Amino acid sequence: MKSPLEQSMLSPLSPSTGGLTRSRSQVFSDPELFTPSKTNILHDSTYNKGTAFSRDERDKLGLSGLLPYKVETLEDQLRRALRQFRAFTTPIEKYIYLSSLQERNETLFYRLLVENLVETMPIVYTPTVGEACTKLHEVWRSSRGMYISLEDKGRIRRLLDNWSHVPDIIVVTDGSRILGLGDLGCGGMGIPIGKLSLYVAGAGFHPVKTLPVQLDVGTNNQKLRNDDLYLGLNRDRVRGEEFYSFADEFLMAVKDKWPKCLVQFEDFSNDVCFELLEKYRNKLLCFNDDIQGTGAVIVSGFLNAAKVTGIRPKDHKIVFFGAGSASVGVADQIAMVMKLDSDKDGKQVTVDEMRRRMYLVDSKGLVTKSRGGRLEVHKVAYARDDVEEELTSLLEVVKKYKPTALIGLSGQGQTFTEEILSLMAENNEKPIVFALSNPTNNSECSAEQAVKFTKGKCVFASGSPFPDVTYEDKVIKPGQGNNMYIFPGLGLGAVVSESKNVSDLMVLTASQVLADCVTEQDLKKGDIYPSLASIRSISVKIAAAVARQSVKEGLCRLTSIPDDWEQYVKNYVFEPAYAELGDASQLQ
Ligand SMILES: NC(=O)C1=CN([C@@H]2O[C@H](COP(=O)(O)OP(=O)(O)OC[C@H]3O[C@@H](n4cnc5c(N)ncnc54)[C@H](O)[C@@H]3O)[C@@H](O)[C@H]2O)C=CC1
Ligand SMILES: CC(=O)C(=O)O
Ligand SMILES: [Mg+2]
Repeated sequence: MKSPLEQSMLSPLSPSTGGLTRSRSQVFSDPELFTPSKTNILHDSTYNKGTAFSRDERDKLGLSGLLPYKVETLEDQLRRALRQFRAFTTPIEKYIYLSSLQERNETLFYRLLVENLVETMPIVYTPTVGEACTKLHEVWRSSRGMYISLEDKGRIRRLLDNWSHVPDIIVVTDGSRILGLGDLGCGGMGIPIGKLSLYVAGAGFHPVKTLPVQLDVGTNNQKLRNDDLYLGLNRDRVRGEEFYSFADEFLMAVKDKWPKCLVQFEDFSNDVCFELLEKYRNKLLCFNDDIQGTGAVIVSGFLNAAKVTGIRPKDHKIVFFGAGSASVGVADQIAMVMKLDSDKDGKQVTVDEMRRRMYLVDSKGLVTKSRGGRLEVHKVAYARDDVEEELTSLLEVVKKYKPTALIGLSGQGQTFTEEILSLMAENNEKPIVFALSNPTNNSECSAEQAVKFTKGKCVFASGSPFPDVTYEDKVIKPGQGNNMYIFPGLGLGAVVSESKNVSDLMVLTASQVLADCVTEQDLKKGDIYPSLASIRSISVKIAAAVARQSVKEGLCRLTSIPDDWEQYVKNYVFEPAYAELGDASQLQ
C-alpha cells in the first residue's frame, strides 16, 4: 500500500471542485476530494518538517503558500520549541506541550528529548507521566497507539490490521498498577507511551517501529468510573480466566502478525504479572519490565554501591520494603549475583541460600511462613521460617536484623522515617538506601532526607529524579535507580538479534554492562549510575552484549551473525534528523 506521502508525490492534486458547496457525505464519497492531499504531510508527524521544508520540497509537495517565507533548520526549530517548552510553568502543561509536539513533528520532538534528556525525562516519564495518567481523560487531545477492550474479544487479530506499521516493540499495560498510583484504568496508557518515547530517545528505535497498547479490561477505580469524561470501559476490572483468555488472544495475535516483535509487559498488578511472564516467556519474545528490568537496574546499582561500601555483594544483608513484583524481581536477581560472587571463593552456595540474606516487608510486616493468612506465590521463596516473633513494622525489622541495605519498592511515600534512616547510619559506615517507588510523592524518602538523616553517609538512589543535595559543603548527585537504564538497551539487543526469547542471562548481561559503565572516578564521587545524558551510548553497549548473549544461547534467529555487534546495532539506530523525502516511503 502506498503511504499518503507517496500518493501525494505520485498523483497531482485534483482541481478544486468547490467542496464548500457540497455536503459532508459527498465530500467523503468523492475519491478526488478524499484522496490524501499534498498538504497532509504537514499533519503527518513522521514526515512533517514544518518550516524546515526547503523551497524545492514546498514546490514539489504543493506546500508553497502554506508556510511562512523563512526556511528554517531543525536547530532553529529546536530553539523555538525549547523556548516554548520552558515557558510553561507547570509540569503537566509541559507534558501536554510535548505530547502535542509529538503529534505534530516527531523528528523535532525526539531531537528536543535527545538533546535535553535530563530536563525532559521528568516530564515525558516519571514523575509527570504519573500525573498525566491520572488525568488522561481530562488532558486528552489525540489518540496514540492501540486501545483494545474486552469487547474486542474474538476480533483482536483483525484489529491489529488497523495498525499501519510493523512494530519492533510493543509496550502493553492493563493499567492495573501504574507506578505507585494503583489502578488507573485506561489512563495507564500514558506509561507505554512514555516508555516508548524512551525506547526512541534512549536507544534509537524508529518511532514508527513502536506501538503502545492498552488492554482495557475495566477498572476498579471508582473515582474514574464516576467521572463523565472517563474514556475507558466502565465496568469492574476483569480477572481470572476471562482476563487470561483475553490477554492470550492479544498475545497470540501479535505473535501471528508480527512474529519478531518484542512485547514488554508494563505495570500489570502482581496478581497477574508473574503468571503472564511465566506463561509467555518461552512462547514469544517478551519480558516484564517491572520484574526483570527493575531487577537488572537495581542489581547494577547494588554492585556499584557494594564497591562504594567496601562490602562484597555476597556479604550484604538487605531489607526490602514492599514485597511485590519489583521487590521480588530485584531480590531474585540480587540473590543470583550474590551467588556468583560467592562462587568466586570456590564455595558452591545456592541462590536459595542467598535469599536467606534478604528480608521482605509488606503491608502486614515481615513476610514469614508462620504469620497466617494467604501467602501469595511470589513471596513464598522469601518467607522466613527462622523468626521467633512476628515483626509488623519496618522499624522493628531494621532494628532486629541491622541490614546493610534498605530497598524501598512499596509505593508508600515518606515511610523511610528519620528514625529508620538514622538507625541505618548507626549500624553501617555507608548504608545503602534505595527509595525506588514512583512517582516522587510515593518515594519512601527524598534524597535530601536520606542524606540528612544518615549524616551524609548513605549511598542513595531513587526511582524518580531528585535535585542535587548539598551536605556540609559537598554536592551530592542522587542516582536514579530506574529501569529506564535497562529496558531500552535490553529491548534493542533482543530486537536486533531477532531473539526467540529474552533469557535470564540476557537480562543479567544488561545489568552487568550498565554497572561497568560507571567508572572508578564516578564511584569515588559516590555515583553508582552513569549520567542519563549518555543513555544512547549505554543502550548500544547493552544491546550489543545482549545480542551476543542471545547468540550464545542459540536464541538469535538471524541467518548470518554479525562480527561487530556494536556496529550492527548502530546501523539500526534512528537519529532524529530530517530524512530526504525520497527515503520516507521506505518506512511504510
Ligand atoms: N525505580 C524503578 O525502576 C521501579 C519502581 N517501581 C515502583 O515500585 C513500587 C511498587 O511496585 P510493584 O512492586 O510493582 O507493586 P506491587 O503492588 O506488586 O507491590 C507493592 C508492595 O508493597 C507492599 N505495601 C503496600 N503498602 C505497604 C505498606 N504500607 N507497608 C509496607 N508494604 C506495603 C505491598 O504489600 C506489596 O508487597 C511502585 O511505586 C513502582 O512505581 C516499580 C518498578 C520499577
Ligand atoms: C519505573 C517503573 O516501571 C514503575 O515505576 O513502574
Ligand atoms: Mg513499571
